[in-house]
Order: sequence, then C-alpha cells, then structure tokens
Amino acid sequence: MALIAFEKVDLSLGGRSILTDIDVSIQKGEFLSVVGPSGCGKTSLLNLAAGLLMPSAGRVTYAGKEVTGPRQDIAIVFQDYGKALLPWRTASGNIALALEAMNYPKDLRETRIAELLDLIGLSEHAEKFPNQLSGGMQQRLQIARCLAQDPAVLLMDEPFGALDAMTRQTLQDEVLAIAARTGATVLFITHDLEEAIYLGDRVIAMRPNPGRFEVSFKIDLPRPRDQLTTRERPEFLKLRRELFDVIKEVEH
Ligand SMILES: Nc1ncnc2c1ncn2[C@@H]1O[C@H](COP(=O)(O)OP(=O)(O)OP(=O)(O)O)[C@@H](O)[C@H]1O
Repeated sequence: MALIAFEKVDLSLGGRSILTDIDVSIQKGEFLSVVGPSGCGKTSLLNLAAGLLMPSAGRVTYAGKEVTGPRQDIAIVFQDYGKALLPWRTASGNIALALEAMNYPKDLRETRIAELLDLIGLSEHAEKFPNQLSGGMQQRLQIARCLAQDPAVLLMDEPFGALDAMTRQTLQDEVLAIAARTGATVLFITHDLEEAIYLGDRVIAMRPNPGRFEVSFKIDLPRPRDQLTTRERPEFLKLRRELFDVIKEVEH
C-alpha cells in the first residue's frame, strides 16, 4: 500500500515553476532516496510530503487522504542540526521538547528520554548542551528528537551533508538500523550518489528547471547492508556508474 503518494503534482513559487509532473508512490516501510543537482527542488519535494507546502496542481496523499498540513506521525530531520536544536536545553531537554509538544504523559517522560538517548548512543551525554557535543552527536540528538514522536515517516533532508566521512557512515548504518527496527518509511534527500544507493530500496534522480523525475532505480542489494562489502559489490558499482551518468547529463 502507498503510504505517501504524489499524484501529478506541480509546484509554483513566486510565479516560477519549481516542480512539475511529480508522480510517485512511496510504499509503507520503503526507503526512498532522491538525488539531483542543486536547486532541482528536492527540499520542495520533501516540504510537500511534510505538508509544509501545498501543490499548485495535483495532490499529495498520506494513507490515502490529502495532506493539508504538518502531522505528528511525519518527522523531519534537517541538515542543519545547529539550528534544529535548542542551545539552552541539554540533550535530555531537547528530547523532552518533542515529548512536551505531543503531551506525552509526564511520569513516563524520563524513561522515554533515557530509551531514546540509549538508542542513539548518547546516554553518557544526557546533561550536555548541544555546543558541548560533536556534529555527529548533535545530528544523532536531532534524530532522537524526531524519533520521540514515534513517527511512521522520516523525511531526511541531506541530514549527513555537514558531517565527516566516518561519522557519516556510522550514522547511515544507524538510520538503517532504526528504519529496520521501527518499520518507518523514509524519504531521504542527498547529493551523495553512493549514500543514496547504499541506503535506498529505490533511488530517484531528478532533473532541474523545472524539477522533475528523470529516472528511478530499484536497489536490490541485500540487507543488512555493510559499508565495505555492499559498496564493493558489482551491482553497487554498476548502479553508481549509471546514476553518475544520469546526474552528469541532467546538470548540463
Ligand atoms: N519560497 C520560494 N519562492 C521562490 N522560489 C523558491 C522558494 N523556495 C525555493 N525556491 C526555489 O525553488 C528551487 C528549488 O529549491 P529547493 O530548495 O527545493 O532545491 P534543492 O534541490 O533542495 O536544492 P539544494 O540541493 O541546493 O538544497 C530553487 O531554485 C529555489 O530558489
């Protein structure tokens, strides 16, 4: 069953066509990666799924119903964790914020915060403020805060773009583990073609001006994925090459 569907969606902003003819169904539990050149409308696509933007034509549905605004069961992870976290609240305090927003029972909050900190490996850092945490830890914290909502969908907008390569790989594996464990549906936007393939069940490449879908690749690489062996597989290398050729072509 399609959890999120875009049906012939067009988006114009300020009189300019940003996205056109977007048609896609994202299945429950699917991990969909979207790649494309800068400015092709990836963030706009995610904002439509989040109910933060409304289509100019066509419709976006969630579980068969038209999306009319943000929902508690759809969480967004932004690239800029520095802006997403409250600097005057500790790691625990930042997670508490999400629980407060959803009126999570007061007497259960402490246990839930401890669970989430444990899940993302920050138990030792519960009382630290964001600026006392590394970039990777801050991004983990943002993810934990999203997970506090117990979302059915995670929308991730280049979440690891600002992190170093090693941290990035660790967090990729954590997100895969979280998705497998929670059954969450993930829409993942990235500039990194290898990251898109490594994570996804499917990768869609976009073409700019106006933004539209160019091609979709089904990724049949076995799970669980492994940073070394998965990336060494001939199918991985073949997909990487094909995707690279598509992006090179649409950028010109
Ligand atoms: N509110 C707005 N009004 C007018 N144009 C906008 C608005 N928001 C975004 N745009 C334009 O829409 C286009 C797509 O932007 P979007 O941020 O969705 O692209 P993107 O693919 O995510 O880019 P990047 O990879 O650089 O983050 C850009 O040309 C941008 O300038």
